[in-house]
Amino acid sequence: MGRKIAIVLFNLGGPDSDKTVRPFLKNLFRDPAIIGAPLPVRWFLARLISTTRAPSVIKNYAMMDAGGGSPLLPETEKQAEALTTSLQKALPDDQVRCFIGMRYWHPFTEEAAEQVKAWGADEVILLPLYPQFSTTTTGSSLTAWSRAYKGPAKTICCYPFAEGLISAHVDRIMQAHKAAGEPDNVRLLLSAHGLPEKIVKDGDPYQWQCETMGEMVAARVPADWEVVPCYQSRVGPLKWIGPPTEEEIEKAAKDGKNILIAPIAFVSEHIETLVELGEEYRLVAEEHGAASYTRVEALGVHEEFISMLRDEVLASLKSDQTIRSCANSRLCPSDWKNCPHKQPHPKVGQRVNPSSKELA
Ligand SMILES: C=CC1=C(C)c2cc3[nH]c(cc4nc(cc5[nH]c(cc1n2)c(C)c5CCC(=O)O)C(CCC(=O)O)=C4C)c(C)c3C=C
Ligand SMILES: [Fe+2]
Ligand SMILES: [Fe+2]
Repeated sequence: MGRKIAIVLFNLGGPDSDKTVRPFLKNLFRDPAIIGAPLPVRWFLARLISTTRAPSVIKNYAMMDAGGGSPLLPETEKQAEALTTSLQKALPDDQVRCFIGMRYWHPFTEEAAEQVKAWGADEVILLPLYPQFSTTTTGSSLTAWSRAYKGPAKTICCYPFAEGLISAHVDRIMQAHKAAGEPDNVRLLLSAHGLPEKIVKDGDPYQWQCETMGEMVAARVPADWEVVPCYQSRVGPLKWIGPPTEEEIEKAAKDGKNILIAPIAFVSEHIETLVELGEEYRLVAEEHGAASYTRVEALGVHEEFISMLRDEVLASLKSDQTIRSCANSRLCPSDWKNCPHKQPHPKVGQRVNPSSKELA
């Protein structure tokens, strides 16, 4: 009898109906990884923001075909099923099962931990469905996990430069370009979820990982395309990293470009891709006279993406290290002190060349 291998897929979670939008938002804003204020202030802010924000957010959730809630869980379940099939094929003597641990709505990370315990897993691999590491996403899920599960587990912290991830993105982008009738005069916007600037200044490697990955995607699309990284979904009064996606759409529209917009930090469809990129920003592009506006689909169960996740899990199972990135060793230069790898970068002080063999 082989091993029982549990893969825990981390994601943000989303409400399952209009009634649960407010408590979902409250959970999100109560998280110290999202709002750094002391507890009473944070709880007060979470109540205030979730109450004031809920009405407009409920309208946006209602625009998707998901019963007033988020399609994130069903989309994640499809990814879990595809990954289980792929891993089970590679490990025929073992029993593989994927568990979903959402941070702010059911099935919560704590529920996944209970299921893993009840199943009696021999090996546990934590696999965030966030390719780039941020303290606000993967970091927060790891904190929730370690509170809920006391046994050993291996972590895949991030995989922004993994070959399968880059080529799956490029494939989705070229598919969208083809479906749009292969226009020329293209500006490709690589849009990622933003972050408050302070979080990055404090050492969060997310922006560095997004932009380095963006350079790798840019190197693979036609040479005459312009490629611009940008950040969407700003919330609250703090200064966020930029440039804002909305401003870049406006600029590209005014420049008469055919706009292709690709989500590079999300791996499945949800409110930020379907509503923000698909509906709201389309209006911005139209208002400012864009030649065309095409939204690139999220990766979902793209075969190269799922194979890449499988290979990361297989490498983690073989390794004696408890944490790995797609480069095996630490990916982030030392400036990014909130990288979860505590050992120094192999080339301390040097910028990683993502096209080097080391990252292949
Ligand atoms: C790369 C992934 C994400 C980062 C980084 C991130 C940071 C971050 N998010 C908020 C606030 C909100 N995010 C919301 C939705 C949402 N965020 C992500 C991913 C990242 N967030 C996803 C996948 C989703 C979609 C969930 C779904 O229901 O489908 C929301 C809710 C929607 C809304 O109100 O607009 C909020 C709020 C902050 C403040 C933050 C960094 C500090
Ligand atoms: Fe978010
Ligand atoms: Fe890192």
